[in-house]
Amino acid sequence: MVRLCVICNKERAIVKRPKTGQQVCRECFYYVFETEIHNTITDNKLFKKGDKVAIAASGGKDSTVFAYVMKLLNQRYQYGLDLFLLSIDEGITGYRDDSLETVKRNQQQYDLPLKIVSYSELYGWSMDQIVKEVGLKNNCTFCGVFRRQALDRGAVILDVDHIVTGHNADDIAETVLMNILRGDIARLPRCTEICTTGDGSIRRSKLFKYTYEKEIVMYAYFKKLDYFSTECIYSPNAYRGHVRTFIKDLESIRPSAIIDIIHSGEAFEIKEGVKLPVQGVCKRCGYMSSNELCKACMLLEGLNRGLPKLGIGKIFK
Ligand SMILES: Nc1ncnc2c1ncn2[C@@H]1O[C@H](COP(=O)(O)OP(=O)(O)OP(=O)(O)O)[C@@H](O)[C@H]1O
Repeated sequence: MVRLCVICNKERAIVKRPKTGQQVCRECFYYVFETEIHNTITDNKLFKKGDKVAIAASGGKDSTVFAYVMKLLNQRYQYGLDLFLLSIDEGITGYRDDSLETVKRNQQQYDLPLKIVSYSELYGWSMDQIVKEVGLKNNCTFCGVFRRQALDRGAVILDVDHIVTGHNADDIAETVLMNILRGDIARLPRCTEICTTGDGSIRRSKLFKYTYEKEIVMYAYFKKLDYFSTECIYSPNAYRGHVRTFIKDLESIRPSAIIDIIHSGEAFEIKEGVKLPVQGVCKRCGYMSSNELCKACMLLEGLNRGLPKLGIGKIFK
């Protein structure tokens, strides 16, 4: 028996949506997928006409699908946005160099200007060099801290108002759980926000907050989008990977687990009187920081002094 799409009731259902379990046809899947992003944009009044927006593009599935959908929605709903692709070259041979080739093809395919900023030019260190110093265990800390700041610096170069990233619902659920597991109450409320303001006036948004990774993969597959699918060669031991596996296991028995974790993260409130770090600026580079020196400057100082573990709380090499 042919099962019809539960949305249009005309076409044959070929997709079971991982998020809702609905059986839908291909066109209706595209439509609901894209409309959820559009609703996130309009419900949160994220943009105004003329805004300059940088799409943080790594060449992976999330940011590739994201760039495609942003371009499409900008045209379909006439947001009037000036879109750019912004890529960070962390200097990971055999991984980022290949994925940047994908971004360069995406630039042609989507006809968007591309800016690439590298760790070597910003910090004087590539991830290949950092891993040689720190090993595989803590290198993700360096990469994450440097990337966050590098995206802001790239945004300043491009003179954009807003950075949008391809973080999806699975990523956000992972971050909620990691913050709970580490007892990081300062980060917990912020990690579920769709839009935050970073350094200066540049806003940062996660428009895939409610989009399941499995649906992103399906969308990319059906649309035959050109993306790079290899995992980072330096992250085999990352704590996040274990949390990801745990959430995937939960999702297989209860698909709503991902959205439930996000909702739990949103529901936490910090008790009155709890002391939180006060946001200031780094005395060395001027980037936002709750300490005298920002995390990136701490890590960099450790690297430059030959004590790479200094910034991660360990003084000896
Ligand atoms: N090198 C980079 N340059 C620009 N943006 C990046 C880079 N790495 C990550 N990002 C941004 O951060 C988001 C989340 O990064 P993460 O490392 O979780 O990658 P991911 O889940 O593999 O996503 P993607 O599939 O887009 O690579 C990406 O979707 C992208 O918007």
